[in-house]
Amino acid sequence: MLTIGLLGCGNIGNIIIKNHVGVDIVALFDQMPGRAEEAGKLCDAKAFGNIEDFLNEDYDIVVEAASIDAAQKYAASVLEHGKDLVVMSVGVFADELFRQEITDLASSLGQKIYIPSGAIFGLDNLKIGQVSGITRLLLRTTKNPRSLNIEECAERTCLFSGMANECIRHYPKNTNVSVALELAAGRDVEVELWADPSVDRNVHEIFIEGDFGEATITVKNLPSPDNPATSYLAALSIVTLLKNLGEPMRVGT
Ligand SMILES: NC(=O)C1=CN([C@@H]2O[C@H](COP(=O)(O)OP(=O)(O)OC[C@H]3O[C@@H](n4cnc5c(N)ncnc54)[C@H](OP(=O)(O)O)[C@@H]3O)[C@@H](O)[C@H]2O)C=CC1
Ligand SMILES: O=C([O-])CC(=O)C(=O)O
Repeated sequence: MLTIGLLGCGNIGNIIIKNHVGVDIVALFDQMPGRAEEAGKLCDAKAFGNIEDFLNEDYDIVVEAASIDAAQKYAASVLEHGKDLVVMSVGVFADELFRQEITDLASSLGQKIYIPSGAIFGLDNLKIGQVSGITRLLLRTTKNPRSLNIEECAERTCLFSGMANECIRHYPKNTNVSVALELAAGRDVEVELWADPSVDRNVHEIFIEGDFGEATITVKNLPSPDNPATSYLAALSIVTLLKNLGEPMRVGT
């Protein structure tokens, strides 16, 4: 069975712990040591107080479910410790130079980096953008102000309109999906981010046009109970990715 080390024991980390299938969680790390200790009691894994000890433990894959900052700080070290890496805070790869460095490093070491589909549907066939023209790619995300950590918002308000790599700098906890779309399609993504006090879901509308025709995808996600910024679907997607890593058949492009 594949063994994993969980980097980040917050909302997604705990959903992984409660729902994981086909993998064994053996090591935990969080910048709040108490969270790793508590999580360790739930899954019988060892909680580490420092990153070096966490990475020196024997297991196959680090699952990052912490922050863009954590992904930036630790990705290279994870690979250098001979471990594959699952990155939930995919916004880290909006930095093209960093992305190139990390993919080059993974390639030279023979390690893999996995990006879950996260809080959206549709990444699979969007990858056709790597071999065929996509002429329009727009993500319109709408969340309740609570999910965006905004206190005062009486009516539907556009917070951002522009490109994904800029949006993620302003909203690193809410627009990782825009960077996942960018990586899948191999092109820039336009983003609109809206706060709307009348919605109780995290809504992602994706508009795609290209040589294939056109597609519109609307996802109305339930926020996670412990972190409304993060859709529950995002946590389920990582549980599913881990379950499938060891399977002989791969479904979806
Ligand atoms: N790809 C996608 O579609 C999606 C990605 N995400 C991203 O996934 C990540 C996890 O989400 P979620 O579990 O809801 O977030 P939480 O904030 O609930 O949990 C993250 C945990 O990681 C800790 N942490 C943050 N930075 C570091 C660090 N540098 N080193 C060690 N621990 C750290 C946090 O501590 P503290 O509380 O002190 O910060 C917290 O305990 C986030 O980056 C989020 O934006 C979320 C939804 C969708
Ligand atoms: O969970 C979501 O709905 C999306 C999200 O926060 C992100 O992409 O960072």
